[in-house]
Amino acid sequence: MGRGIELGSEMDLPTEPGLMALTDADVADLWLVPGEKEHKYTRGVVGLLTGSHTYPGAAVLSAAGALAAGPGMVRYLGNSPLVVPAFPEVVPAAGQVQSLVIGSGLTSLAEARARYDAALAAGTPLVLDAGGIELAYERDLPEHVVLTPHAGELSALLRAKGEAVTRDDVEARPAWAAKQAAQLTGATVLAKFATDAVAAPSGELYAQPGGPGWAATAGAGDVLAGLVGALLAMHAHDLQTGDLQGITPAKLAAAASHIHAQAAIAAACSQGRVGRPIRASEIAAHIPHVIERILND
Ligand SMILES: NC(=O)C1=CN([C@@H]2O[C@H](COP(=O)(O)OP(=O)(O)OC[C@H]3O[C@@H](n4cnc5c(N)ncnc54)[C@H](O)[C@@H]3O)[C@@H](O)[C@H]2O)[C@@H](O)CC1
Ligand SMILES: Nc1ncnc2c1ncn2[C@@H]1O[C@H](COP(=O)(O)OP(=O)(O)O)[C@@H](O)[C@H]1O
Repeated sequence: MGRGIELGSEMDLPTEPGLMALTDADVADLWLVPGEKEHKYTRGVVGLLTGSHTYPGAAVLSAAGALAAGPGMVRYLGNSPLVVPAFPEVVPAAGQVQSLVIGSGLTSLAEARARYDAALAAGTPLVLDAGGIELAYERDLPEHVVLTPHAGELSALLRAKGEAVTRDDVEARPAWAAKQAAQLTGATVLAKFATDAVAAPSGELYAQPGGPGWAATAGAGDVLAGLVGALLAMHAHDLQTGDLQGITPAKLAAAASHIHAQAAIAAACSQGRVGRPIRASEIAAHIPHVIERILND
């Protein structure tokens, strides 16, 4: 079980009962370090239905986030021409996946819908990001679907579910908004702010202090979506059988948020003080080093 820190009013979120933040030690506890019996399929395969001809780079960034956590394989199922040239490790063919990320940079959900339906029917853990979040407007979802909205997407989701809220309301009460979205959709919600709020319909709630303001840069959310996908794939078997042993989709999403923030700090603040500007791809590049530190220190 996690050793999360209980949070109080020092957070840039209203105090909510049960609000927790995962630490390095919590992330180390949930990590599955591969042993000699593992092979690429047992370690988890992440499918990415991200990017488009309009936003080809979003797919590269989601792939960077997924690869950085070291899954057994990343399959790319979208139509960005940039992914395989950027990452020859990525397999551009459909097949078995243990998690599926839908959204970042997708311009149409028409092709995504069949894969979404199949993934829900099969109980495959899902991440819905950016435009993919609109798929959550339509039906009740299970907890192993993780939505990753920013404030604009979160307020649109709440309005689609009948809540009369504005983006300002959501920005004023991020933890409340994430909880509402989890209650109304049935999914786990990782709401992206300076401090990310992660809520499950069960009431489980995390506030993960974010990286520096330099992390608020285009594509940082795409990296995070891929990273969440990799963590879901790592634990897909237990998520699907319900044998959770304390490792819930919300805890995995909060772990991804923690790693992402730590990678942004490592990228931007290596000299301490105010730090320096960073690109989203630099956050992804620092993720393996953050994981190394978490697992070894
Ligand atoms: N390199 C790339 O190709 C990138 C592609 N991206 C993709 O580009 C597509 C469209 O992105 P857009 O930026 O146009 O659309 P967004 O949905 O990000 O933004 C639409 C509107 O929402 C509001 N908004 C955005 N972020 C907000 C925040 N954090 N808090 C409050 N309000 C916010 C703003 O008013 C904005 O005009 C998405 O599919 C996205 O995934 C982005 O991820 C950035 C990087
Ligand atoms: N002020 C901030 N300080 C630190 N991190 C931030 C801040 N604002 C946003 N973030 C982080 O930046 C990322 C932005 O994601 P998102 O809005 O989806 O951007 P994009 O769609 O361009 O990838 C999220 O991981 C979020 O937690």
